Amino acid sequence: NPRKFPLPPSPKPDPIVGHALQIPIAESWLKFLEWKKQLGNIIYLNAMGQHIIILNSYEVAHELLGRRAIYSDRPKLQMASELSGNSNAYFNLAYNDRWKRYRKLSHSVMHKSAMHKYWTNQADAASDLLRALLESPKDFYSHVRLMPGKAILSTVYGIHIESEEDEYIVMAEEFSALIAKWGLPGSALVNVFPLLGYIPSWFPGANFKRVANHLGQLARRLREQPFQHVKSKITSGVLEPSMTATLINETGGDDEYVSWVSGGMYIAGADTTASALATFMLMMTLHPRIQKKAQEEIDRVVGSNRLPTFKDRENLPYVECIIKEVLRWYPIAPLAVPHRLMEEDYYEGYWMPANSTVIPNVWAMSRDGTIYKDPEAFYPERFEDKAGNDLLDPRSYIFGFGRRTCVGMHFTDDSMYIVFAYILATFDISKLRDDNGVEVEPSVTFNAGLINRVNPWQCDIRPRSAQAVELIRSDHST
Ligand code: HEM
Repeated sequence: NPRKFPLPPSPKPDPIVGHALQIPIAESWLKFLEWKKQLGNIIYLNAMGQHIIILNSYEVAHELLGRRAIYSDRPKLQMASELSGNSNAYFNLAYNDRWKRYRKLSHSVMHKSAMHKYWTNQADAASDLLRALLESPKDFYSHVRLMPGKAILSTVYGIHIESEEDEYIVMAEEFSALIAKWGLPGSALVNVFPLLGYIPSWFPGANFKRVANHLGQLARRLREQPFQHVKSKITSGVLEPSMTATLINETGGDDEYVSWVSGGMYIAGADTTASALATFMLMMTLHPRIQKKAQEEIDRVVGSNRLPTFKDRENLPYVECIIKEVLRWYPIAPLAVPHRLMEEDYYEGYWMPANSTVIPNVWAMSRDGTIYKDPEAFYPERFEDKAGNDLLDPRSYIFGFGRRTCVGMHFTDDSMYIVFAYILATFDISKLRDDNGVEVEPSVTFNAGLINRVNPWQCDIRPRSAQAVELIRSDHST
């Protein structure tokens, strides 16, 4: 610290452990938001020698993580990375040449102007969802969870999933549950004390090593099986278009890289997008006025003889507002994914030590009352008209920052649009009614973690008309 600048402000530390015991494992973003009120937008924490910097405003996160390359590395989380043999996974990679190659490969297939190539897959998965909702509306939650995985698997590998019992889905669900439980910095001691990784698996208390081993095997199968499926199709001369097939052709068979890039997509994209769809369904259950307004917009622009298409999107501004508000109201990754600062830095008179873990508090950004009036309210109108258009778009922070910004953000955005528009066009979602016809308030709980999602609730889902049923049963056109 040659300039002798102070560290950013901190809560009072405890002796020896610093702030380690003050950081809650569950919903730590709420504690960081509380500290923001006392300490400001940049907070320094020290957990047993580890520097941690929390960024509580969009402006600061955009300036540091967004614009300064030295913030683009990742801290190493032992369980999710080293111990499970997963250190080459997209999320875990350091800011190195291997990661640059991954980004280049994924950019070639995931950039905004390539998105139209995947519209059919996304619309097909959305159509399947409509049919499933028609057949068993009570199981809506599992139908909604399945849809994004379907769209991603057909796009990335050309694999078509029929049910949630499919082995890829089962493996991926187990993998996500394990990562949610063991992957966070505070959820396993080995994440904080990497040296524990050297003790043998039979040692008492070394259960984490067995979990890590299992995690590694799951990750390997999730990555290798679908990749080999594409390779065998190519070898047998079957033309089944997919992102992986394109990458194999483009690179002339750079298997090692392509399999990791493709493997990262399902893991990163299915659970996250499913969470956004569930929030949408909940908001439509709770806010009939908003649902009706969006349905009227769709009826006016699209009519009731066909389903909406991607081409209609520019004429459905209220649906667009709902997409933004769903992402803002319940941030799916409330602390995004931590970055690592590679060299010391100075900002607004503060010293930012090298090797700090830097965490953007996306939750705090979504709740910033200086930007969003009444931030706790679900109110898509805030994004309407000229003033709403100028309001900070949640997509500029929900998907992370700078060079590490989410690779799948455009894909997710399209998935959300087509599913929201399809459901609004064909179904009414409402609260259940009791025997006297009185609405029953659903019991709503949330599963807050690495990936936030609303837990299942009860609601009534019915087709809007006989014509809507016809549309659902007949083919769609994109
Ligand atoms: C609503 C859905 C999604 C959300 C909220 C989300 C959020 C995020 C966030 C916060 C990051 C970390 C960014 C950072 O470090 O600053 C990230 C990274 C990533 N996302 Fe997403 N994501 C979503 C969907 C997807 C989809 C659909 C895909 C692929 C098909 C995807 C692929 C990735 C990959 C590969 C990375 C790693 C990028 C890197 O480390 O360089 N994501 N995402």
